[in-house]
Amino acid sequence: MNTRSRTRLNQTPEWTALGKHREQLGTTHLRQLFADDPRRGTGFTLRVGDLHVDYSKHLVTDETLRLLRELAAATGVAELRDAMFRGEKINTTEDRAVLHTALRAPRDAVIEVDGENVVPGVHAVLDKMAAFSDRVRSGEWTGHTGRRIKNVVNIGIGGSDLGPAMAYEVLRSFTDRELTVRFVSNVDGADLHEAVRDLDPAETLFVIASKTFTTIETITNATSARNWLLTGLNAGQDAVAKHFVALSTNAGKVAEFGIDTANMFEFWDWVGGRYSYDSAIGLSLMIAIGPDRFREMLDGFHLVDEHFRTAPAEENVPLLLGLLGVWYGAFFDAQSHAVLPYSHYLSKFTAYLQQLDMESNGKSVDRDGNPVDWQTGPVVWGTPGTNGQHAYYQLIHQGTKVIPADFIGFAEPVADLLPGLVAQHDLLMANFFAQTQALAFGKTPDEVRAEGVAEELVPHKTFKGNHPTTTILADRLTPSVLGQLIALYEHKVFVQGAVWNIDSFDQWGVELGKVLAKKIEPVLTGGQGGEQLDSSTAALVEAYRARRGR
Ligand SMILES: O=P(O)(O)OC[C@H]1O[C@](O)(CO)[C@@H](O)[C@@H]1O
Repeated sequence: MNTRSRTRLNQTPEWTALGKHREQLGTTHLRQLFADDPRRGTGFTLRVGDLHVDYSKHLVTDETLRLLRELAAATGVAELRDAMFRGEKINTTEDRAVLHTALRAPRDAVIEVDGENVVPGVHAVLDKMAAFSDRVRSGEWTGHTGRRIKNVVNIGIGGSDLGPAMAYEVLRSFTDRELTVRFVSNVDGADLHEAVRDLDPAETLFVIASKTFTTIETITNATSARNWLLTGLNAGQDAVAKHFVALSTNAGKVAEFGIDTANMFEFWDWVGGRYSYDSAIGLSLMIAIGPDRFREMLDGFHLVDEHFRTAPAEENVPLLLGLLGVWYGAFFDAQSHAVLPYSHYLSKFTAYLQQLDMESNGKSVDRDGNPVDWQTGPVVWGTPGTNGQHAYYQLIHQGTKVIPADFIGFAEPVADLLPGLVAQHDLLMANFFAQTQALAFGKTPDEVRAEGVAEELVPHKTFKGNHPTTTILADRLTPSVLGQLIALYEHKVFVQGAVWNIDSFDQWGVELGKVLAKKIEPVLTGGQGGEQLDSSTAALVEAYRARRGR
């Protein structure tokens, strides 16, 4: 999409208007905004699917939101969104369509890339995944020695790991508890070691997940896993077929590795790695939760896709959340964004979002290659509450940084919690509600004094408040709700990339390190190339080699 004729973001009248509005807003406190509008707590809320989204504790007024929507209109967010859904090649630096939304489209949808409807192919792979998952889950698929598969080890990295690993944790209460499912990503041999050391190779299935099937970490771990298997089984290459399947776009490389392409589950170059866990990359998850739950999850994604595509700007939740992030980055100098789930099952959720958001929007040139002179993607971070409360919340409450935060919670605990533990849910959720309240409204010096606090301690015990948060509340954490949440964040990231005029779907920034590692590796084992290193790296490599006796 050519954006050369587009006015630079910070030279648009809409940006200027927002800047002026920000000055007028000054230090207006949330206390004031709530006092001015007694219905703010119910009025500043939206719903999408099962998600109740409260944005009342943001440093915005109706006027702010109107100006932000005008910025979205001026920067062509809706046009780019429609182009994405139509299958146009909006990932210009890689000349690719961006169609993760096709992965959850219904069977009768028609979405074309280069004149070909991709939806039948999507469903053919989903059906093949379902048939395979059923065979593994029922015990019909056996290993080389005829034993039932009891362990599934997913080997992948980045988008080929974070999504299924996160979703497996989130949906643990929906998994077949008889199956052991583990995820290996790190090229540190310790990762594979810990994953397989107590497993019986005769009962273990390796799922090798790699879009390109060239990623060095994954191919190295997959090769080591194959050696472990063949040694453990005391078998030849023919044992691989019953213990290895591949998830990839690259049939040639899969065959080269020795995996029968009949056991390959395909996806396509229009699925970005970080947008791929609802494709074949979700196979380990599907084996764990079963095809029906997986399809429920896809329906959840689709529900939010349709909302994003069709809801008017005033009601469009991903649009709103994306614009709020633009607002804080540009006009409050917010550098980071915290995602704080109040569910233990969401323990890997923020790590997943880190790749989704930071690999997508960690860019500093616009889509035409010009340097941007506005903030782009934030540092995304966070861990589940209430653990964070006893670690870093101090800085959010009383530090010097502006950190917008998302709080995600559920009205009901997951279904299979031990009965004695269900009562703890109220305490968890009391913390959930208390934190956003404290962050928004704080505690004034007078309130502190009224508690009889000694004057010299008053500044220390004062909370200035005015920290912006979004609260996302759902009834229960189900496969559908997980799909809804992920699609919500995917489209939020999309909105921000569109406003900032960056390509959210490439990731050139990860390449240089890979190239340099390839050059350094032989030097570590005594090969050539050390003389080309800078003096710092050369000295570090030398120290490493000395330690390893080389
Ligand atoms: O699935 P692959 O091709 O092994 O790539 C893994 C990951 O590597 C990256 O390309 C970054 O290095 C991610 O975008 C991707 O998710």
